[in-house]
Amino acid sequence: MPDTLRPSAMTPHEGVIERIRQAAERLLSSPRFHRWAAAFPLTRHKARREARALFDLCAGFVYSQVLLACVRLKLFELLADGPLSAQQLALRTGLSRDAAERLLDAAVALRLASRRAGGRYGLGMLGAAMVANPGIADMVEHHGRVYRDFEDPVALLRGLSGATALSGYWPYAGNADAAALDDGRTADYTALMAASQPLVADEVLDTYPVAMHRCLLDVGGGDGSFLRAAARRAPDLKLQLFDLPAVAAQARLRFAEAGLAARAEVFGGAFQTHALPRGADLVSVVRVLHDHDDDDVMQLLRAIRALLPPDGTLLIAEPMSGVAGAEPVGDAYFGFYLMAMGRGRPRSEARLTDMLRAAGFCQIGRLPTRIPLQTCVMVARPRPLTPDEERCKERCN
Ligand SMILES: C[S@@+](CC[C@H](N)C(=O)[O-])C[C@H]1O[C@@H](n2cnc3c(N)ncnc32)[C@H](O)[C@@H]1O
Repeated sequence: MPDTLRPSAMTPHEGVIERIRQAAERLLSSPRFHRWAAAFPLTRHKARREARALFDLCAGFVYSQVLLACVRLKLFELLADGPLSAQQLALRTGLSRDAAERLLDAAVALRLASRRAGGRYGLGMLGAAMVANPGIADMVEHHGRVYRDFEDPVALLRGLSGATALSGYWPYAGNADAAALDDGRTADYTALMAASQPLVADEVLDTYPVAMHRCLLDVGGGDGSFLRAAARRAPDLKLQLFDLPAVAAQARLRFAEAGLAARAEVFGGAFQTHALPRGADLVSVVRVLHDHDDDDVMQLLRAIRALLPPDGTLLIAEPMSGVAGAEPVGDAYFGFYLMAMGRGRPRSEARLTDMLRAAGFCQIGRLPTRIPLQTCVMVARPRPLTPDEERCKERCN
């Protein structure tokens, strides 16, 4: 019996299903079956879809570079002002007419642009979405810089890649002295996070009504973009932000510019070595846990549990593993991105639930978000302490 079939680990029912699956796999791996399926009327459409999906996987990098060219040449901004011919685009971008036409044809094929009357080109469905969400262009530029980390994915998997561009870009990952990082090391990622925050903040704040709380502490809150979005929704909400000192200094400036200096308290420190501020009845960690290994995450969750009042809530927002319909985002994209960064991993709802329980939370659940690609939302409540834990807490305080 092949090694992969371990009856002891399976129920008899699962064993039968597994055997059927292996037989199907053998069939699907046969070139003859493929030729037949591509010709047979009832399987033809499925065969074409799967062939296209496989081609897209092989070609994904080239598609991404078409998008990068569009971003660098500001194609979407130009088309947003009105349709252009290839000749007009050539004049605006300094490309030859031929190259402009080649780029536009590729963009049409990827639904970034669309053909219009008179041989002109306008925005396509996805190009319009790029205009609506300017933060995506920053992510595309960012990818342009870090793709070299993925040149040898097997070396990455074997841990043989050495220093990667991503570990330099996110210098707190695995840095025992993250609190000492200066603005020169944190400014780039803080700006990138701020640019992509509107996508995330709207999704989170539409999902969870922060206005029912008194004070929101955003741990790893970056330049405060999320808190400012929360403040707009909840005028009476007090704001607290905790992040590395250099990032906290940025947040202080941004709050002052937004006229929120009196409403927002900002604390600089690293959660591994500095205490979190007290007073909040809602704590958010937005795109933070997945950046860290399990030990650090457990330490942070316990620290949050310790500061929350009995009616408090923890709000977690980040991409997660195993989300139906978003598997490539959580498991392929973030799985590999975080591997190149050198710390953290996307976690499933079940894994986060286990960690939250172990850290002393209860009433743990995932809230449905409209687009659960980059942002899934989970909430948890502090579990009432057992008498033993209460005694221990009194002794420790
Ligand atoms: C991926 S960014 C997310 C920022 C923000 N929450 C957002 O979604 O835009 C992670 C944030 O966690 C902060 N961070 C990382 N390690 C930290 C630590 N040990 N203590 C406090 N903040 C930390 C980083 O400085 C950064 O601002």
